[in-house]
Amino acid sequence: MSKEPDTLMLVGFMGAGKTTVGKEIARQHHSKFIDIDSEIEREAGMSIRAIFQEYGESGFRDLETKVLANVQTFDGIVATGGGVVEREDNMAILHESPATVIYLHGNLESTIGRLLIEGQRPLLEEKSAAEFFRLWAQRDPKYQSVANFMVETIGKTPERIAAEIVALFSSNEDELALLQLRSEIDAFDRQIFGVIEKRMQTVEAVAKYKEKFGMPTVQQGRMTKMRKLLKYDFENSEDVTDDMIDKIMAILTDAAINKENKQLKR
Ligand SMILES: Nc1ncnc2c1ncn2[C@@H]1O[C@H](COP(=O)(O)OP(=O)(O)O)[C@@H](O)[C@H]1O
Ligand SMILES: O=C(O)C1=C[C@@H](OP(=O)(O)O)[C@@H](O)[C@H](O)C1
Ligand SMILES: [Mg+2]
Repeated sequence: MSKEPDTLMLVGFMGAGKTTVGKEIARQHHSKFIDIDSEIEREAGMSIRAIFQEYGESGFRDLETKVLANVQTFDGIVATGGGVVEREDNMAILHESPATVIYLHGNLESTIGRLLIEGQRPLLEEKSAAEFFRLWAQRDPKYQSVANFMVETIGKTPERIAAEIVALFSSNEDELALLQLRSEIDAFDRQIFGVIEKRMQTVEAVAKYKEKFGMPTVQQGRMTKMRKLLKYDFENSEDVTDDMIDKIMAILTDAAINKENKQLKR
């Protein structure tokens, strides 16, 4: 690994717990901690809210880029702000960063819940729920692209998340390389199941047409053709075998048929 594990940088959506978990890692690991938002407030001599009011979001982002660039070799834990991925300049800094970048992943429901209780984020006041959801969807792939690791936060206390990260931090080069590869595999799994979810949503739309045209749920010809096309597409692959296609397609089509039958009350 070419990464320098002395600097850990936490990224993720606002309310993911970057500030809280960052402080907790520093406590458990006896290291230093810095929060980019607090640094911005210190340098500007005013609160984040006041900076947004006086200079707008773009004024805030200018300060954020400056501080981000300055903390790349900070000897300890750095908590970023959720909007750090908004600017291309920042993305470049994070991609090139000597720090190990960790994405604190969560879900929108729990993070919004926390933020509403706290009520400190100017962007939360400006945006509707739909806009917030869009912001989430836009930022998620950006956090993923700059992170070396993604840590799941759902259902975990800040202490537990911090302990997981400390274990990561304390690993040797080979252990870290293995953990990183596993983190990539976990990311692929999430993508696969995300696509399966979308597939099931399309199945729902298909069922409506089957009802409209009085078609049966299962058409054997279509089932055979789907597998045949996939086997043709992957005929040169050593990993995606015909047997694998048969097994996975059996699971997917069974789930689809059940869903359609339920939807069409058949
Ligand atoms: N894993 C967690 N479980 C429960 N509450 C949490 C968790 N992480 C953070 N919080 C709470 O959520 C709020 C936002 O956390 P914060 O660390 O400020 O997030 P961020 O810096 O990512 O915006 C705080 O009130 C914090 O105590
Ligand atoms: O997501 C954002 O655009 C912001 C997140 C905040 O930090 P946290 O992610 O620590 O809440 C803070 O930098 C500012 O309110 C803007
Ligand atoms: Mg924070």
